[in-house]
Amino acid sequence: MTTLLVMGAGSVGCFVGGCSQLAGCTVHFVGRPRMLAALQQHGMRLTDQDGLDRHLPAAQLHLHDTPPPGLQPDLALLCVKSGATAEAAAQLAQALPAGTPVVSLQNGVGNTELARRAAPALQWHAGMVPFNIAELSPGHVHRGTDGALAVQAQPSDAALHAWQAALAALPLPLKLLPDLAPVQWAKLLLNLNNPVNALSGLPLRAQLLERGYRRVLAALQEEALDLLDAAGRPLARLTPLPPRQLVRVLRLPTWLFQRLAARMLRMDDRARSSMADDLALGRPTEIDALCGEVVRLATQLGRAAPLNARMLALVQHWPAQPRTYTPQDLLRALGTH
Ligand SMILES: NC(=O)C1=CN([C@@H]2O[C@H](COP(=O)(O)OP(=O)(O)OC[C@H]3O[C@@H](n4cnc5c(N)ncnc54)[C@H](OP(=O)(O)O)[C@@H]3O)[C@@H](O)[C@H]2O)C=CC1
Ligand SMILES: CC(C)(CO)C(=O)C(=O)O
Repeated sequence: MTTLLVMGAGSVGCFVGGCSQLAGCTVHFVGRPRMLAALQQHGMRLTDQDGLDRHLPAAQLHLHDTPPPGLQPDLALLCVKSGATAEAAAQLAQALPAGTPVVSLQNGVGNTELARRAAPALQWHAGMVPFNIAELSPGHVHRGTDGALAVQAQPSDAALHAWQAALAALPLPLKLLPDLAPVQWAKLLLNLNNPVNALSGLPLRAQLLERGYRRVLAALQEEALDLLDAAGRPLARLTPLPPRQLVRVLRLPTWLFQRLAARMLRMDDRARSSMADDLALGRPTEIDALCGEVVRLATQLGRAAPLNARMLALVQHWPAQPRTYTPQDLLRALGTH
């Protein structure tokens, strides 16, 4: 039986950790007081759009405010936002034996390396969560879209293979791949919708049904795709439509988009991007790990990424000017109208 440590009991940490516990793993959750209090009071409820509805009573949850020394888990999952990576990795390094495998289940392409630099004695693996998780009420996390988890692993990574086998019984698909970079960059392209969604103030589905917002997303993705092509970076296919075709489909009138991207729209009406939660709660966002990464790629190539740079600035300046953006506002702000 696999013992897991979840570092960062938030939306992703609770859902993936909670599902692992349902699948028979022993799971220890490390979280902040707000989340720990909610879990102590309500237990953990796990639901999804395919009918999953399970409750883990508080008495069955192992909850901690810091990684417990001496635990020796088979595997740890890093589930904090990008701005908290270095601190959380350093805390893990203090508590876990050298060589413990740790999977970063974070968005962006740079967190695994950042964590490795902060905690070089641990064995770091890049991971990717394709689906949306929202905390619908205290202790209740809900998966609102679908897809398979992916983690970079070699055949010799026994703990990851054991975890994969446990999750398969649930079923929660987990792909183990020799190189996750193409998956992470493809996910980053999709995450360029996070700021659009956050600034729209709308749930994901309602936002994607507005052509103007889709045009903003298409422009951000096209700029990133041109740079990724120039850098010769391969991209994994995470959506039924390949990335360039998706850009074209995003720009179509909504009635046609709804037909051609039906799977993309198969989501819970309440799903919102993780960045929308950050703006709503006044927390630092991951914009630098998304648009900022595109801007850095452009700089490496001696080029510019003006649209992603403007989006980066819009979100970074958010606390000073809290507001929501209509599609026209955003198109104008990015200079793409
Ligand atoms: N939510 C989603 O749908 C998806 C999210 N992701 C990615 O997964 C990662 C996690 O996102 P998400 O779950 O939404 O984030 P959340 O903010 O919901 O969860 C992270 C939790 O970790 C806590 N935390 C931060 N540092 C520590 C620490 N040192 N010790 C204990 N707890 C800590 C945070 O508390 P506090 O905020 O108080 O510091 C927060 O409660 C991000 O990179 C995100 O982009 C990927 C796919 C989907
Ligand atoms: C799954 C997705 C793309 C949902 O928006 C996400 O990664 C996020 O919210 O950060």
